[in-house]
Amino acid sequence: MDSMTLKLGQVQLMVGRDKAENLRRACVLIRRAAEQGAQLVMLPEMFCCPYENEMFRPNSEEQGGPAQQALSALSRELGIWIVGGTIPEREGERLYNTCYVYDDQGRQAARHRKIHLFDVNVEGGQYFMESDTFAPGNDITLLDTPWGRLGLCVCFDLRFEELCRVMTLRGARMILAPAAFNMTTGPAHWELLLRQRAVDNQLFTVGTAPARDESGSYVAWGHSMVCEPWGGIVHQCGTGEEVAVTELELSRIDAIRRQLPILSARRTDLYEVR
Ligand SMILES: O=C(O)CCC(=O)C(=O)O
Repeated sequence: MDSMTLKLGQVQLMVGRDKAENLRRACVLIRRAAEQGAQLVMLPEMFCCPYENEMFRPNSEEQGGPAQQALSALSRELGIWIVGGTIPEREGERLYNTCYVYDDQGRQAARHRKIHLFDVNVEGGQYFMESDTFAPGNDITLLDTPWGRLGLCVCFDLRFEELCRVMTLRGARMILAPAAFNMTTGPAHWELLLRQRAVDNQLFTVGTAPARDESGSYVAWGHSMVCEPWGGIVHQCGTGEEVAVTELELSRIDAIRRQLPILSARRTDLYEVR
């Protein structure tokens, strides 16, 4: 029987240029969330270096590197789950934008390599070519926890409804997305996407972003958010560094799915694209 409430912590970290300092600060703020009762704490995408192509390789680490060791040790010490945002993970010559998850005993519970790379060129707005540095992951990542099955997306992954729908059909009750939207797509789509994925799939969605640093070359939108299966916003951060602890009432998932049975009412006999 899964636990019916989850105290979820989100660390909207102000990420600087020093990896060791980012890691130290992340651990301080995870502790703060745990002190407030958080049972699972989440970090943002690229929490240990700025979101810049030039920063990824110098700050990368292989399986078992320092950021992973620190988060694993902290989750064991505090007896909480940690969704470790993302770090640049190195395997051979390849780099991946990777989220590691640790259980309350410090064991690695999941590893999600971002599947959809952020290659965009918005006229008059954001340009980014993530594939200049990263290779894409090829796996859909679900993991079982005391609060039910969770699906992982890294930032741009969240835009792909098919991915979220497949995770839902495979039993996800929450979709967690370490992310770093920007000043172009953040105001346009961040809230919309998190609410839309929640209402379409009738589950909780959680987006955890870094704090906004106006001096960076990539300025993050912030506004870490939790949405519930009816599509409402349970919590939304501002733009600065912040620790948020939000209680999620997980029985809402079954209640909404029962009252408005869209998942079971799908007409899959009609949806095939020929
Ligand atoms: O989808 C977006 O607008 C932002 C995505 C992004 O920043 C990322 O994937 O890192």
